[in-house]
Amino acid sequence: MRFDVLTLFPDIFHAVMKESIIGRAQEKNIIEINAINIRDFSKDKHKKVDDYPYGGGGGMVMTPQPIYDAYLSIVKDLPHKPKVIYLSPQGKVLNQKKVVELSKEKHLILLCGHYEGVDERIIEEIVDEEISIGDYVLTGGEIPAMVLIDSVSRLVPDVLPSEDAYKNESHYNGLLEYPQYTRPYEFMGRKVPDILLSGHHAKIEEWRKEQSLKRTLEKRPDLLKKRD
Ligand SMILES: CC(C)(C)c1cccc(C(=O)NCC2(NC(=O)c3cccc4nocc34)CCCCC2)c1
Repeated sequence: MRFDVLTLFPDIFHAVMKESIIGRAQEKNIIEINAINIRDFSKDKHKKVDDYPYGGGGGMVMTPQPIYDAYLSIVKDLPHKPKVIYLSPQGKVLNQKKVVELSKEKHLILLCGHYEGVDERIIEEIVDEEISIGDYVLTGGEIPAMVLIDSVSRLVPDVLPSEDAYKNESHYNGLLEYPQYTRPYEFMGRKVPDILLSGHHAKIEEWRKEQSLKRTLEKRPDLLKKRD
């Protein structure tokens, strides 16, 4: 799967995306992540990529020409126009269902906003879908783009080591995780639940399922309604 990220801050991606499972998946050529610097496509002699908003008001808006030319540089030689996602507060909030849907794509272009956002005509011209990662104020769309890349990449075949493949939603079946324990047996006077040392795997599985349900009911009852 190929991700092309249109951003003003490509270095952020180089740093984060070479680590962990995404880094390994890139080495195995299962995942390709290209961070394209929108500024490289500015025709302005000072490489400007933003300008004052029509109608006045504070802040700057990302100008359409550099973004459009950066986009063209990706799609000009492609037989099919890849899906373009604008990470934006206006988007539908990302969930695992959407992540599964996106993991079926072969190639995604992710557009990251900065300042007060991008000129509306870019959204009209090239964006297929707006996706948000949640309702809080952020500085840019780069971290949301990384959230999308991480969550989608996990579902691409062979990205997760086979022994970890269970770590996807199918394993949790939409529930929160049960409590986890490891050594030592006693820590700050707190012991590990005896069931986990019983070696009775059926009972342990039962206990874990019970804990997941209990915890989800307590902390995220909304997740229970979503399960099919
Ligand atoms: C009502 C609400 C949501 C609090 C809100 C309302 C108005 C503005 C913002 C906001 O944060 N504007 C700044 C901006 N944010 C984002 O890009 C962004 C934010 C949140 C989730 C995201 N997922 O993808 C991208 C996301 C980055 C700079 C370019 C303009 C967009 C937020």
